[in-house]
This record gives sequence, structure tokens and C-alpha cells, in this order.
Amino acid sequence: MKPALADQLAAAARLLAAVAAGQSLSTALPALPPSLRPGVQALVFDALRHWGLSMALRRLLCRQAPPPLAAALLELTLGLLDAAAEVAGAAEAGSVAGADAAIPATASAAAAAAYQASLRHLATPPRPLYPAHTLVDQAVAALRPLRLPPALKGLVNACLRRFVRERAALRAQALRDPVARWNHPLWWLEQLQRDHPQHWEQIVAANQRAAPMVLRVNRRRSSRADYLQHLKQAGQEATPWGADGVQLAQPLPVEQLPGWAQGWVSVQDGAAQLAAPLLLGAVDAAALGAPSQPEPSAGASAGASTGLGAPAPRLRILDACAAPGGKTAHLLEAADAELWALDLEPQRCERIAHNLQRLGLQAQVRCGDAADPGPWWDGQPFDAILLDAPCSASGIVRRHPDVLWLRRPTDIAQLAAQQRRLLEALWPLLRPGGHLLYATCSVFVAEGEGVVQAFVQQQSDAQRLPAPGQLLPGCGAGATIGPDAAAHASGAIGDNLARETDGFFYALLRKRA
Ligand SMILES: C[S@@+](CC[C@H](N)C(=O)[O-])C[C@H]1O[C@@H](n2cnc3c(N)ncnc32)[C@H](O)[C@@H]1O
Repeated sequence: MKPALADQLAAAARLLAAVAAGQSLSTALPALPPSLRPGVQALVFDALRHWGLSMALRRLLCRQAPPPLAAALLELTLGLLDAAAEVAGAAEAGSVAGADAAIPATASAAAAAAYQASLRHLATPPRPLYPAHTLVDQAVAALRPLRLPPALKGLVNACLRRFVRERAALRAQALRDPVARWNHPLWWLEQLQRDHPQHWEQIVAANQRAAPMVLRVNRRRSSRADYLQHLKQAGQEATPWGADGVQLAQPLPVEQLPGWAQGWVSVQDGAAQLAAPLLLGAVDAAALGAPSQPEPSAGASAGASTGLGAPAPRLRILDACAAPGGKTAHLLEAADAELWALDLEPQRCERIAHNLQRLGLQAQVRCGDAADPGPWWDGQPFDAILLDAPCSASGIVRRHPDVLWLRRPTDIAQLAAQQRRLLEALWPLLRPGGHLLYATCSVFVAEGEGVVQAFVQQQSDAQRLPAPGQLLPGCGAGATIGPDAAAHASGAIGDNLARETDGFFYALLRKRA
């Protein structure tokens, strides 16, 4: 039986209040009863993608701040009422053009187009839509499961009804606030404007969209062509992505994917699928004595050949921040290697082991601090190191809309200092002639180019090789920027980046022999 809307609103309001208090949805969502999870996740993701506006509206409507749970319930419901009115307006106008009212007068034509595109994309999956009177009634009813005092009924009722009556004027007033207009915290917007003056509006628009579901085919279990056939037989539309990837036309629960339990595929964004071929491609190229030219689209088979007919020694690879093991698994699917998968957190190390087991792969899973190798390293240098460093996750807002509201401006400098420490601590573990791939899923320059440039300036044996540099969501290939952009423009890293990806940063370093 479908849960009552009031119960779903109450659960979603609890989650929104948890995010407001600094808790990540990744920990809060799995705690929900399974019957509530899909509906509540849809509600709370939608709320987070419009939270800037609904917070501004709630402040206009309530002279005094209500208790946090009531504020969350109001903001959630204001977002839903706004969506219902928006769609009704668009239907009346005969197109999505009714959404034009949301475009700020100051926005450039490019931003307006991006905003329009984001709205079109929001149609799949559609915003949760309910009639206004149902929403008001159910929001009032949700006070009970939230255990809020019945005295708040009047406030909730009055605020929501006033919004329904005066929506256009309240909305126009709220949208004067840039946080409401762009649905990003002000410090984040300002940092994006400084870091990416040409692209910030596209990034902001992309962050409002739901990301596509991209899979990585385990080439030890199936070819990509065969897997596409399996999907077709299951009635799922899909297109190839990069060397091993498949992008689904519509997201699916993983249990419904052909061969999921048998380890045929994993879920991994296209940008993250570039790590293994970049690192293995560099190792392969070096083994062949050629100048290093990573070619992700060709797929890597590194570790198996020397180009001289003699079997190569088994590659020794360290994945230094490995959990939950997405890139570890891709490396093992593509290369015969002795792979050490390290992570700081014991529970996350268990997830690496669990994921590798499903995929039929084996690694040395170690729990330890990459910044302090003494306790876990055996003193034998590695041929290749992947440092997928802990970061702001500012590149994956499409998948984790809570990240926007959880980060604090001071986080970025702290993370950059931590990333630099990890890079410095791991460099001595790399053999001369070995390769290190530095990656983050951040769009902030301080965590990418900033870290790597400072490191290379100080480390005389570190040489930079071509790599994608900064990938930006919503910008396709056009947004690859930084010193590696020339390599990208010349096609050195293949054509994968013509597709839209999460925000990522990749720098490839070689240790001079
Ligand atoms: C971006 S995630 C890695 C994602 C992973 N590479 C994948 O593809 O599935 C960063 C990881 O770094 C781990 N981490 C953070 N600080 C660390 C440290 N000092 N040493 C080792 N791991 C660390 C975190 O626990 C987290 O699992």
C-alpha cells in the first residue's frame, strides 16, 4: 500500500531538517523504512534542487523563524506548491515557457538557455506534483507524525494558503536573492565565478539536473556489446559510453539490471570511468617505450605486455583512497595487477571487499591512513598510484544535491591542504619511472590545479603528462581547462569527453627516473 502523503512529507521534512543540521543524506536515507524510501527520496531531492527559493519564500512568509522541523516542512511544501503552479502555468501557456518567470532579468542569453534546458531535463524524472489543496491539507496533517505542537497548524495553513494566493509577487521578491535565484549558497556561487568565469552559469544549471545513470561493464564477465544486447532484450534503451561504459536512457534500481548479482556491471559515472584507462594507459605507453599518451577511449590492457614478447612482471598498484572501490574494480577488470586498496575507514573498507566479491575480483584491502604509510606499507615501491583524494564533492551535486548545502566555505582550503599532504606522503612510495594519477570529484581550482601546481613546483622529480584536467558538469568537452587542455584539444585523450559528465579533475604525474 502506498504510504499516505502526510507521512511522506513528514519523513522528507525530517531529512531536510537533518541536512540543515549538517547531516548527509547518504547516512540518513538508508535508515528509512523501504516502503517510504523511493517516494521520500524523490521529494527531498526535489526540495534540495529548489531549496534556495523555498527558504527565501519561507522567510518572507514567517516573520519569526519556526522550529527547524516546521521550517523544513514549510520549505518542502512551498517547493511542491511552486512546482504545481509552474506546471499548471506552463500547461495553460501550451509549453514549458511558463517557466520563463524563473529566469532572472539579469541572466545572459546563454544562462537563460541553460536554465531552460535544465527545466526541460527536470521533466525526467518529473517533479513530484500534487494539487495545491491536497498539499496544504497533507502538510498540516504531517505535523502529527512530526510530533509538532497542534498550535502550529494555524501557521502552516496560513503561510501555505498565502503563498497560493500571492505566489507571483512573493516569488518575484524572493528571486532577488541570488541564493534563491541560482539555488546555490552565495560563497559557492562567488567561488565558481572566480574559478570558472566562462562556465559558472552552465555548471550551476547542470547542478539542478538529475544525472544520467551510467554503468561500467565488467569486461572479465561480459563484453560491452553483449551487455547492450542483454539490456535491449530487457527492454532498456542504452548507449555506449567510453571504453567500458553504458548510459541508460532511464535509471533503474540496480537489482533490475541484467547480471547485477553476477557482477556483470557496476554503477559509475563516465568521468570516474576515465581513471583506470588514464593510469593504465600511461603505464602501457611507458612499457612500450613510447612517449606517454593515455588513451581512455581505446581501453587499457596494461600490465600484460612489455612489447618485447616477454611476460611483464605483475604491476604493483596502490589505490590510496579506494572505498567503496569503484576505481579499484575498474583497474582490476582491465589489468592483471597486484592491487593494494587502501582506505582510512574500516566500514568503508568492508564495502570495497563486498564490491570486489560481487565482481569476482581480488585486491589487498588495507585499512590505514594514506598520509602515514609506516603502519601499512611493506616498503616495496609501487609502479602506479591512484590518489582519488577526499574532496568537496562539488562535482557530483547532480547525484548528491545535499552536498551544496552541507559544505562550508572554510572546507575548501582545509581539503586542499589535506590533498597536498596526501600527495606528498604518497610520492615516496612510487618507483622512479612510475606514474601517479591525482583525481578529485571537485570543480574548485584550489582542490585540483592548485594542489598539483604547488606540488610540481616543489617536487623536482615530478613531471606532468597529458590528462583531462578540469571537467565541468553541464559543459561537455568545451569545459576541459587548465594546462592539459591542449592535450585534450589535440585528441590525445580520446573523444569521451564530448559527453556530459560529473565535475572531475585529473592530473597525471610521472616520477623522473
Ligand atoms: C573520493 S572517495 C574515493 C572513491 C573511490 N576511489 C572510488 O572510486 O570508489 C575518497 C575516499 O578517501 C578515504 N580517505 C579519506 N582520507 C583518507 C586517508 N587519509 N587515507 C586513506 N583514505 C582516506 C575516504 O574514506 C573515502 O572513502
